[in-house]
Amino acid sequence: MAEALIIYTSLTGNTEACAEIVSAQLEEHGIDVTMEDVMLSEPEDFLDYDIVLVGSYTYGVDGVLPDEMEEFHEELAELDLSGKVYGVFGSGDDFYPVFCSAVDDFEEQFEKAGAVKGGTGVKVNLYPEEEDEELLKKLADDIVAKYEN
Ligand SMILES: Cc1cc2nc3c(=O)[nH]c(=O)nc-3n(C[C@H](O)[C@H](O)[C@H](O)COP(=O)(O)O)c2cc1C
Repeated sequence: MAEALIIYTSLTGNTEACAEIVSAQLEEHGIDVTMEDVMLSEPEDFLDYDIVLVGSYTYGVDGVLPDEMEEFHEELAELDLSGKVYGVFGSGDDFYPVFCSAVDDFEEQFEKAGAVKGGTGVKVNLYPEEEDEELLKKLADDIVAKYEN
């Protein structure tokens, strides 16, 4: 059975809610999913999985990574994740001029690490509403399709 690891950070629960939606949808496809808080993780943890995901909110008013994500983000690009399928999602607030840039920042690192993009990164405004839920489920579906091909 394919195994997926979702590493996430969430201050007020919005990104965590997104992670739970993605996790449940992956499980629908028979994927064995582990969710880990970034505070208890390191990028090397991804090496043991087939499908690798990051979920992060965006901070700093003009779109910076949360403090707890900075080192993880830096080290991620140094890994060899070739052969693995990745996905990124995150919550932000479209009140800010730079919306959900953490999603782009992590996609860039996964590309540097040689992972294959499984689907379009999902940027959620605050808590995931119905349409966000659809996009998050689609991300999971697309990742599985990419993994199986
Ligand atoms: C001080 C501060 C700065 C923020 N800066 C941004 C930002 O630049 N861009 C953005 O999209 N969201 C920004 N946000 C919004 C958070 O990313 C948003 O509230 C998100 O839903 C939090 O996710 P969480 O519930 O998983 O912690 C900021 C929030 C705070 C409190």
